[in-house]
Amino acid sequence: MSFLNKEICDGDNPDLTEERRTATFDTDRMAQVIYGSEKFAARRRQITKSISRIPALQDTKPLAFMTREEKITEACRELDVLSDHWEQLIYVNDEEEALHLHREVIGMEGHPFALHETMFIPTLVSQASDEQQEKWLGRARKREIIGCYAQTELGHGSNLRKLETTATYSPSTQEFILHTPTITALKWWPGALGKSSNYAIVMADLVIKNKSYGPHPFIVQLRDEKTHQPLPGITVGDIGPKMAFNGADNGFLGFDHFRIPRGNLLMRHNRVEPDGSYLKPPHAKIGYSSMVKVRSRMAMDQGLFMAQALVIAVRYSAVRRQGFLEDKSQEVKVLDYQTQQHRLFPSIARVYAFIFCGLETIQLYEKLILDVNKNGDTSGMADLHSLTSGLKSVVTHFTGQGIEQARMACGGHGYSMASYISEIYGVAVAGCTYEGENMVMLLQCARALVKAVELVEEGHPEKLSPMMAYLTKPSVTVDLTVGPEAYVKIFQLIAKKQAFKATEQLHKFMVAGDSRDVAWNKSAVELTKASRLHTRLYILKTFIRRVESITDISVKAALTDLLNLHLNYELLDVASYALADGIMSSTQMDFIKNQLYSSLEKIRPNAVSLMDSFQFSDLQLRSVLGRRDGHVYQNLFEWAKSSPLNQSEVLPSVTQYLKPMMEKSKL
Ligand SMILES: CCCCC/C=C\C/C=C\C/C=C\C=C\C(=O)SCCNC(=O)CCNC(=O)[C@H](O)C(C)(C)COP(=O)(O)OP(=O)(O)OC[C@H]1O[C@@H](n2cnc3c(N)ncnc32)[C@H](O)[C@@H]1OP(=O)(O)O
Ligand SMILES: Cc1cc2nc3c(=O)[nH]c(=O)nc-3n(C[C@H](O)[C@H](O)[C@H](O)COP(=O)(O)OP(=O)(O)OC[C@H]3O[C@@H](n4cnc5c(N)ncnc54)[C@H](O)[C@@H]3O)c2cc1C
Repeated sequence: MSFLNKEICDGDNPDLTEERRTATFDTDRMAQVIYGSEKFAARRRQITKSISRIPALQDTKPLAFMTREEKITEACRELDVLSDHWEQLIYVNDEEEALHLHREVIGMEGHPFALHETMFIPTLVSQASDEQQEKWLGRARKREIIGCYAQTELGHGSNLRKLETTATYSPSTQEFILHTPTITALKWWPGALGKSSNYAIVMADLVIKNKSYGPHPFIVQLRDEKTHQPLPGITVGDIGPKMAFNGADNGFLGFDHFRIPRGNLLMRHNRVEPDGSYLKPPHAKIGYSSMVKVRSRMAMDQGLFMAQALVIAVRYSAVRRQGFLEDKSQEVKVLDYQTQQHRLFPSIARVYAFIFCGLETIQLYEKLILDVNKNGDTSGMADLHSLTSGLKSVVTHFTGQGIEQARMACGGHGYSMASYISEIYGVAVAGCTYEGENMVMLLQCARALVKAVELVEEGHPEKLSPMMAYLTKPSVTVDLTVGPEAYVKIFQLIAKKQAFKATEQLHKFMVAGDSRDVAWNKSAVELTKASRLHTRLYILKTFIRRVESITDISVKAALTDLLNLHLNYELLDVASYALADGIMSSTQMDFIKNQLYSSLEKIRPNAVSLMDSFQFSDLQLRSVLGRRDGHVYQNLFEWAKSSPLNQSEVLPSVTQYLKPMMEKSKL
């Protein structure tokens, strides 16, 4: 039975068409599971279709051949076209649709609205009072102003308590005076700050009557709304080229005693009264909520990055033929090699797992903000902070690995920018750093874990949050043949043992006389291991939960195969812990390996359709290797011909240097 007639096109590469015919499920139905609802999956398709009808948005020149200036100009041109069609393309103020629109049209390399949508507006939503929202949110949503999020400084990114930019309150004028006291206090890195934004959320140390109250968010106008010139007292610019994201103007920013009105401190949760008295927020870290928001999105966004690389690698692996198996008359698709499957399929499983986690954490953040803003209830903050800290670290790390494997799986052509995988990689691995450096965030997650272990040790297991409840589970012998729950049990034991070991080590150093901070540092590697295992357990359980909830039988069967692969791959990956602690036997290890290999075979016929289900358009993929129609070779040749180097037969460098050099050598 073929589900995919609507997607099969006679003009496509026959090898890809064959792959699509073997699928055992409907890709539209799978898209509903991926994107969380039938409605959103259908909207995505509709938006993609509408975009394809706007000639000015069809890709003209490969980004790989553009300078940074050209990339930025092209992104702005596309934003302008989008702006003209905004209301016809998406529901106004629908964040998911706006993100999809930008991803589809502008691609990965950044654009002036990236931080406006993902941090500037969300900060106004979560931190600005109703009155302040009245003043700025509508304008921001209508894109009358462009904003960014300026927190990191040249000298400090991780340790926010040491940010040096000050906002000193002057009761006589009812103003804050923003100042950059040292070179290291320059804001450095914020996306879209350098050249595009005319407003910023600036995180600065609030100082009242010589007392520091720590980082607080201020809304600051940076540039004249008519001329776009920086306002007097402001130094702003671009920080230069980066590993990727070169269509974005990450910037620097300095203030020279720059005055803003009292009403520019975002005051939904805290206030400074005209006389300078300070009203504290209901939770000390409420001002950090925009970071939690982005972290809560990252499992989804990173999952989609890895999915893009895998669509490219899997489609290409189905059209690339090299070497022989049994039939010596025709070379095989490289996707038929077990090593190729082992390289790609576990990452496909992770993509699905990460996306399912993302669907959950995005909702958790929305609930949290509702609880905080409507009821002043901050009780969910600590749990969401530790969950998203661990999750962003684990997901970005594995996404980087998965994308790099996808590149290698494409052989030499993977290394060409025609594959676009290098750009996807560069963008994705930035996530290991932004929104909290991965080690720093794993250690945040470890703080919650250690506290939970201490509760168990102190005899208060009833105080554990549901995510930590496994820390009380007793050791048991597990029969792996009974299914996913058995894998969860083993994983729980492994994660629990590591959490207790790391905490024990911490306590040992403290008993020996070290301060908690020093003992913490001496135990940090073990603590990060505990955080990773804890987070991978959450990912695994979320994957199981999601697959169990699927009603479409064929979609569920295909995802069950992926889930089984994930369970076996993950357990094998942490087997050293299990063997060392006697949690698993070598016979069980052999069982897991065999299960893993047979999962690869089961997934093989569905591989292309599992990736087609993401329904990325060719416009979004920007990859010659990943083209939907599979016509790779002729298009690689066309792509190479369009290189600026090929616009003349003899380059000036040859005439100017090589020719004279060769002539000299003849003498
Ligand atoms: C939406 C994405 C779309 C697609 C993506 C595509 C493209 C994106 C393009 C570009 C990138 C985008 C944006 C990038 C933006 C940025 O990078 S913005 C800057 C981000 N910076 C950071 O993340 C800094 C990391 N550092 C911190 O968050 C904090 O300093 C840190 C948490 C490490 C420590 O904070 P500190 O104030 O020093 O606290 P303590 O260590 O003393 O901890 C005290 C207790 O408070 C708890 N806590 C800390 N933070 C929070 C929080 N946010 N919520 C709740 N609780 C928190 C902490 O755990 C301690 O608790 P205990 O005492 O242990 O109970
Ligand atoms: C592409 C990109 C976009 C960005 N966009 C923005 C933006 O829009 N707005 C913004 O404000 N910022 C932005 N940033 C900045 C980013 O948030 C910071 O770079 C990030 O938080 C890491 O901080 P850092 O650079 O100070 O790293 P550092 O903290 O200096 O890290 C260096 C090393 O020190 C280690 N380290 C630091 N502290 C500890 C600790 N306590 N324990 C153990 N190890 C530690 C780290 O693990 C790391 O190995 C962006 C960065 C990038 C790369």
